[in-house]
Amino acid sequence: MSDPILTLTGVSKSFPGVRALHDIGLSLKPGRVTALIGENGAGKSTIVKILTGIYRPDAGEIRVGGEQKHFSSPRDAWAAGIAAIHQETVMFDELSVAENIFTGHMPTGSTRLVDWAEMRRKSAELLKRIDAAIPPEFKLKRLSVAQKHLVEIARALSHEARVVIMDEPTAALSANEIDDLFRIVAQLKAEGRAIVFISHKFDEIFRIADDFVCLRDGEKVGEGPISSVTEAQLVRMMVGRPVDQVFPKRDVPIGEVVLSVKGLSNATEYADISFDLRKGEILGLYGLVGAGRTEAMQGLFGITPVTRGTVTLNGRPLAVRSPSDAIAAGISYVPEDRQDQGAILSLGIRENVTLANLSKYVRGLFLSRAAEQEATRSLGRRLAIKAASWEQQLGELSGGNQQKVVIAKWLATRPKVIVLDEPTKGIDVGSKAAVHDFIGELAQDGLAVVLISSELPEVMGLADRIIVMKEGHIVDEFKRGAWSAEQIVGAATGAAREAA
Ligand SMILES: Nc1ncnc2c1ncn2[C@@H]1O[C@H](COP(=O)(O)OP(=O)(O)OP(=O)(O)O)[C@@H](O)[C@H]1O
Repeated sequence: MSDPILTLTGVSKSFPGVRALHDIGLSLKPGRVTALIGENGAGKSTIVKILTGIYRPDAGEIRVGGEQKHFSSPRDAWAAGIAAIHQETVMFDELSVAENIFTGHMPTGSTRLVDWAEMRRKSAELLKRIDAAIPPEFKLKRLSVAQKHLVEIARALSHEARVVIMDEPTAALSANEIDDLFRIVAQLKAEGRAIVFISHKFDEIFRIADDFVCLRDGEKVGEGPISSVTEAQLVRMMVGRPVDQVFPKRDVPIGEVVLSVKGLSNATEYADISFDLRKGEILGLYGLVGAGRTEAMQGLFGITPVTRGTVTLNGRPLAVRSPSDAIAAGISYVPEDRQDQGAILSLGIRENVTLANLSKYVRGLFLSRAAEQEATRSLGRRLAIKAASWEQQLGELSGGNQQKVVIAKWLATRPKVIVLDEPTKGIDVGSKAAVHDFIGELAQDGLAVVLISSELPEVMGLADRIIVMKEGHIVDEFKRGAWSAEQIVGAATGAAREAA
């Protein structure tokens, strides 16, 4: 077998109170995709940050092409041919596609001035190589997440990167966009690059990976060709015990209508959204990425203005002009995008959890730290949040654990209606089951739940009823027991109607 492009040997990294990585060895071979798997907080992103020069390891060595390297900045890692495509893309929205591709290594002419024409020409060539129909002069902000990933891949190619790291690249992509991405991965493999692929989705791992490396609590607990293991074996390796991946749906009596939405519309993204939601009911909102589900629910919650429609809560008309109106009325919205809307990364876990509902923790005249701590501890344990302490800054937690804190924050408000937007995005299999069970318990406690999810097994497992949205409209509705996966997907893609 050919020599590895990159090796890590004995790599360790600690943060105050946390041993993030211990004695990790890793070998990335040309033309192979290595899946890095592990629970939230297992150390995957820390490895990526070491490979990309963001963190320096406390011990161990990195070799690229057999030569020992010391990365003191991302620039060094980039120069050594390592490129990363991130989950939340880090590029410049106000710059053009071409400028983003060539940030840091713009072509210059004899005068050392940037040769803009050459940069656009080269960008077009690179984008064509991966079949991406994106004009190089477009500002990045006009692009979808999937297109931004393509720009990042073009950027990696512009530098002939030998190692391409993809950290949960499919999180915000539709099924077709994932197919496109995987086609490009195959191309990168054929060109002899080494690819690191991080995902919590096992179907993707089995589809794309050649090898796997499994981490648990910062240690490597398994590795080998992906063909040598089953999904159940991998899950067990990750979690250290067998996991019940599915909780049976709780049998909850469904009560009176709590929320009634009629004709909710905004100028461009959704129109005529109408539904009733009952006490104890879990209503699934299914659709492809871009169907307008998130936008409609953000309108309901007062994040964005609506142009038309009425909302009634417990029989009373409700005027929601801002999220604080919605919270005061008893509607909570747990956003998908934890970084922007869900959480304050510079504050501690406890502060984040209690922030949305401070009045609940006042005892006498003062805010009771003990009451806040108790609530945080109980939710934190329940959702298996991994942290050095409940006071730890949110920004120091792993991505999946940040997501769990955001969920805990809104659960602590004990609302009447809760809208969960992709609640298990970025969450590992073990904790996913805990989140599902929690959602079932909320319904049992009499909450009315709207569940937005692009994972069909998740909505089908939890919902009493599923509304399907397509291009900003509700196109179909299914009741539990009278649905099939084909029907639901058919409605979301429009295939059902075409067949009819
Ligand atoms: N800057 C930091 N300061 C303190 N602790 C940190 C820092 N970065 C990471 N950690 C800790 O290191 C551990 C590993 O985190 P890492 O982000 O690598 O996990 P991960 O496997 O990528 O998880 P996820 O699946 O949630 O993205 C976690 O316990 C995390 O809290």
